[in-house]
Amino acid sequence: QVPDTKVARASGMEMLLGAGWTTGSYPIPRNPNAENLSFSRCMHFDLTQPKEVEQLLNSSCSFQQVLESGGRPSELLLDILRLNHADGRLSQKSRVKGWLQNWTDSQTTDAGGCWKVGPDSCNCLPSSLLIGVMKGSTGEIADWLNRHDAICGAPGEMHFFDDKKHLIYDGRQVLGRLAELFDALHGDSFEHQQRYNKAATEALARLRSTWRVEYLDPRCQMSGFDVWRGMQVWEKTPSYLDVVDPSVVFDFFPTIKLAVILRDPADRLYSGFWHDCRQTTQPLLPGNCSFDRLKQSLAYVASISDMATMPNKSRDWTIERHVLMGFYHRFLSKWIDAFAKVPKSSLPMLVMFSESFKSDPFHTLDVYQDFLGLERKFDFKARAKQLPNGLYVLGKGKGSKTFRKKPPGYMPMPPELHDEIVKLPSGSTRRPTKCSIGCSWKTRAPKCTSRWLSPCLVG
Ligand SMILES: Nc1ncnc2c1ncn2[C@@H]1O[C@H](COP(=O)(O)OS(=O)(=O)O)[C@@H](OP(=O)(O)O)[C@H]1O
Repeated sequence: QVPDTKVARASGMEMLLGAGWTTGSYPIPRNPNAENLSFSRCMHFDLTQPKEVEQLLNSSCSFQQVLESGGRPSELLLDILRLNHADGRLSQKSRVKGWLQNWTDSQTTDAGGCWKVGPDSCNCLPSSLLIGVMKGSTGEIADWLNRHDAICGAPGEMHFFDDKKHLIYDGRQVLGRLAELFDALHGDSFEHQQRYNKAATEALARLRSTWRVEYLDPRCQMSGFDVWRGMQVWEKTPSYLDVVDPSVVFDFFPTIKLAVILRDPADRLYSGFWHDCRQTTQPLLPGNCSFDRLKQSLAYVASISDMATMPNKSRDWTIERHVLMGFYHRFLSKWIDAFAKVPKSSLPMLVMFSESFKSDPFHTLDVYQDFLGLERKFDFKARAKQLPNGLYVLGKGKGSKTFRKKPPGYMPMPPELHDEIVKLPSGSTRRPTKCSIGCSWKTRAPKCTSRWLSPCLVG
């Protein structure tokens, strides 16, 4: 069968453009010796054949090397040169926006955008974020997802949007800000909303000046071929859910995919309390890390009638924050409102549950990969093992560290404490939300999936 060269050339060109082969600034070399070059590893590609274009992209040959080694650029490369010279712009299909050094303020940022930092290397912004929840198995899920060869997980937690330096405003520390957040979530005063928006605008301006250094993580550098085959940078920072202003993230990444993994709020709080106790960076007063201390703290929270006044005293890790964090639907509605600004058939948010991930991680990973547009390539079932406590891990997963070497280090939560936590005041929900979510946080999260979150799930 005779191949349709027109189609082949078109798709070959698309592949090259998609991988960032935009070459407006390269002159076509006039190398008189080019004809005499007997061998060059970069010249033996038939660029009218998509398979060979793929091989070229997979090689380390840059556009310039191909030109220089061949002397005469192939038709396909000439097409690209013409195209780039013709309108001076990059193909809309390309994720690669050009050279990072040529970036100007007029260029917008969005999820998955890439910039060239070398002849065949790019730094890309994340295509998706796992925004929470803290203690919701986010470390384990990162460990699993990172096995996919089209994912580069920014190591650790990025904290780009909730770094303190971006959030300090009005001379107050970042976490004084939780008060504003809580009020805004409750739709309280107009004044609070105004201040909240002002803070968001200021935070955005600060981020705009630092993202190139901070967010284009060199550890996730990829080749043009990686970009073309759809490799994604992925980030998890579970504190985004409650601390970050979602409209700042929206301004930065209007088309980003958001995912969140929730956990029974009482279990989450209990786990969070002991997490704080393990933090060496935060010396705790003697006696702060005990079961009795937790009960006292909870009694204090229960006695607060006006939660909105409470967090002014908050510091980074406080029982107040742990309580507030469990009002998932309020935080989520804020995210949903911010991202619903652009009309879409469905919201770009996936809600998963830690409990489901623990019992059947394979299903959760299937859903997550589909949501991210990833091929289900990695055989998780073949690689995972189940620990005596029932949890699954891959290799030396975070879970295996926690559970194999030592028990979690604290006793399981007594059922009566669970009941006590879910009785804590939930405050009022006067703020209408676009997506009709609303679920008593007393209901175990997984059980209310269909009722309160399904309109927000991306199927
Ligand atoms: N293998 C495996 N599978 C599923 N879930 C697991 C696994 N291992 C740990 N865990 C759970 O993860 C909890 C810690 O959550 P995070 O990783 O989100 O914590 S953190 O916010 O990043 O500190 C952790 O919290 P604890 O209950 O306090 O141990 C566990 O509930």
